[in-house]
Amino acid sequence: MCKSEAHFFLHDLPKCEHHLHIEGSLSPALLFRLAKSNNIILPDPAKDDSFVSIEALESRYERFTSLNDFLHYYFIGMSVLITASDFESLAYEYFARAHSDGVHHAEISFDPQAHTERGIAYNTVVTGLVAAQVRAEKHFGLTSKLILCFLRNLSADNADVIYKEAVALGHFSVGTVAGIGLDGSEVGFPPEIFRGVYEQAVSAGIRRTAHAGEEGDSTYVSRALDVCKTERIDHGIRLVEDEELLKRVAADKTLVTVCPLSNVRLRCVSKVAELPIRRFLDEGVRFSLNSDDPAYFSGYILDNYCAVQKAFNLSLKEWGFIAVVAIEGSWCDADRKKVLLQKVDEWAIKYEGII
Ligand SMILES: Nc1ncnc2[nH]cnc12
Ligand SMILES: [Zn+2]
Repeated sequence: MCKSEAHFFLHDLPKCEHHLHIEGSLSPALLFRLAKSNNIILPDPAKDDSFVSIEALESRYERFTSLNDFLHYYFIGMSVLITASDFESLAYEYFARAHSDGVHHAEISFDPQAHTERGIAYNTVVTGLVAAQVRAEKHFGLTSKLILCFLRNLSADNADVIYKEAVALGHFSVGTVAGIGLDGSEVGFPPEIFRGVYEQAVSAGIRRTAHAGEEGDSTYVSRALDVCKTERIDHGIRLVEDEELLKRVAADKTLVTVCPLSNVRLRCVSKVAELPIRRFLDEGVRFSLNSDDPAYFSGYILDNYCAVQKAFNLSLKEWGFIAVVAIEGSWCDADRKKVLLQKVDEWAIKYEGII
């Protein structure tokens, strides 16, 4: 919960989260607990003393120098996840926290290849995540979807293998997995590498997003849209480098999933005020605010909302716009959207004239 009393209306604002890597919600406390119970050997303190304690690890997380520097720790962290129950604990912990921040619907990404590459079966991962989704909906009324992400530093063939496994298990057809995404190191791994798997997803009517324009320039965004036919763009902050593309994204109502605190921690910008939030609002670009890897960037979704309010002092109307487009850009069904939009109307009536 945000520490600023002034932001209570942001806690109450019905929120959707679209850009959250479930492996990035692995808190140092859970990381050490699972390392112990699963007998996982963490890096030798003689080589990297970040793993000597929770405090040391948290302090290392405050000093990421780039996306790749963060990814190094992200992949070590997730090595403690072994059983379906580990994935369930991880995801349930995230859902509980998201609920306490006022999230009503979450679309969470996972990186199956990072698990299959170290011998954990794809279905073990999904079984654990689904169990947590079921419990979260029952306990908190929080609905959720899974997004299967391909790691761009691995080959297109490797992505194809995991895609076909998900198809063979019927995960897309029954809606266990709602769509695909692309993440990991961006620069040097352009979207067109994954054209083949995205073309299959287009033909099968599977939803598509991709990280683009985080560290990579605006051509990563245009290539994700043109080649991979993505319906959303994750991060996308470098969109503003291309005026025409910015106008196209606004006109097409493409949702951009912005992650303010992540962008600061990974040094894509030096402060939240540098993000193109004002520009997006003025141009009518639809965007949602998200936490990306909250355990690594010490900020969950509400912290991100509050950081944006501190930097941009948005109006009730602007926050209402953000909440509405987040719902409309979600991959849940029309009935769920209707319920969520009603909650935003109630929120607007409650806070009219107060903020
Ligand atoms: N911010 C990010 N960018 C790319 N890949 C990621 N995987 C987890 N977080 C990521
Ligand atoms: Zn991300």
